[in-house]
Amino acid sequence: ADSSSSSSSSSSEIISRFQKYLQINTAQPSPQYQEAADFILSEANSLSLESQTLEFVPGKPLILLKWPGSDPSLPSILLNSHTDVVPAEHDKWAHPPFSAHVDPHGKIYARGSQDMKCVGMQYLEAIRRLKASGFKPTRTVYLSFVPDEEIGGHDGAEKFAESDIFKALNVGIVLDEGLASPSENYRAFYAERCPWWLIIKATGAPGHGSKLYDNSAMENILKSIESVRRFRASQFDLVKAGLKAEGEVVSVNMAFLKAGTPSPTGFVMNLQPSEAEAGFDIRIPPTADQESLEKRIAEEWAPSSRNMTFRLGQFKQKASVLDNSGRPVLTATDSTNPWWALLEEAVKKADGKLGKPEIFPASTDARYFRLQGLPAIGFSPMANTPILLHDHNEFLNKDEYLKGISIYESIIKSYSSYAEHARTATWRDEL
Ligand code: MET
Ligand SMILES: [Zn+2]
Ligand SMILES: [Zn+2]
Repeated sequence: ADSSSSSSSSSSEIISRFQKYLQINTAQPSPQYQEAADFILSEANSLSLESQTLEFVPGKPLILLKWPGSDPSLPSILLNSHTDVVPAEHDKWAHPPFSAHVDPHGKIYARGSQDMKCVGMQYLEAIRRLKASGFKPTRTVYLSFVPDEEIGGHDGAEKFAESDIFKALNVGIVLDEGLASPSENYRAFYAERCPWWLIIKATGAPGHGSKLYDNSAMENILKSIESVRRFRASQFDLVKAGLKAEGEVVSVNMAFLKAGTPSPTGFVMNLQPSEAEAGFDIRIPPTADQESLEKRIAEEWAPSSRNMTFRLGQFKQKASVLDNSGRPVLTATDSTNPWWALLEEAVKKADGKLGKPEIFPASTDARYFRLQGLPAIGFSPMANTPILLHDHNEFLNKDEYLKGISIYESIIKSYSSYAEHARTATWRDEL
């Protein structure tokens, strides 16, 4: 290792590196991937990590870093993070979303501060410290910085996980993103809900704005929206009553409504439109009955009897948490999966607390690795932090960020030293 990688850093240097990454605007739909890649490669260089830039799709670089272990015959560790972030409504933030402004309380404001540039940088900072301490991994540690997670991961983690390059890495365990926790317990995820993006469309006869008649497009879509709302409430009630966790019910939220006849001043008011569309973000627990939900959509939310049609955008995602035989893909949390116990111990050793394993309520790239038969754990060490991913004023306190580095230091040390040839079971038969 060169001298720069073996010298330790002050907190302010660590925070300023985090800020640099946050200041690169990698918001969809036009992320500055090249700038992000350059930054990660220069960090990797300062750490003397081996690096490779993979472009499964031109213009969408995936950076793969390697810290070679002393026993390459053992399956490796993969630390994954995505480089893109969701867009931000700049004028609704207290501080510009790509400024990475640190307020007097130590809160670092930036899009991506929680989701998930924190994790990507924490991996690197943890490795920086381990190297400085003279630690040598037994297993090889890989880091992947992948594009396009926020738009489905098809040109990023999905292609990577299916590639021969990936197979050659002989990965044994993947760590990917989790969620912030308002309590003092960190959260860890063994599975995730499956996303369906549903668009329903109603058509009907146009007519005078004053006329009451049946089967207008607006009436038809409103009936559907009411039906969706009732179903949503039934699921939400289970969560409110404490009977189910967020990841164990079906969520459905309206993402857009599109109808009306535009005019220079807004919309034509005295014309009932002949078409109306609504879009919904639906998330389905891995063990839920997908067929019955599809039936509900066809019969209640978009019945042809009401002149309605539907399509599931990103239809491919439909089976994203089911394997080829329709079995849900879950990472074991019991003794068949040594990585889970190792994670718990490592977090404890670094003075952190871990809550019960959960189903991730949204979606992550971890599903693509689980589909390859690998165990994958969703984990972002942010305790005492409000959940602000995809929200205005996303922030992470700098002390929490620094604490997270120590947590990863402990995890990476433990994972990469684990010398057993683990039988890494991926399956769990029941929740
Ligand atoms: N992580 C993002 C989400 O959960 C995008 C995943 S692809 C549906 O919304
Ligand atoms: Zn994310
Ligand atoms: Zn996200």
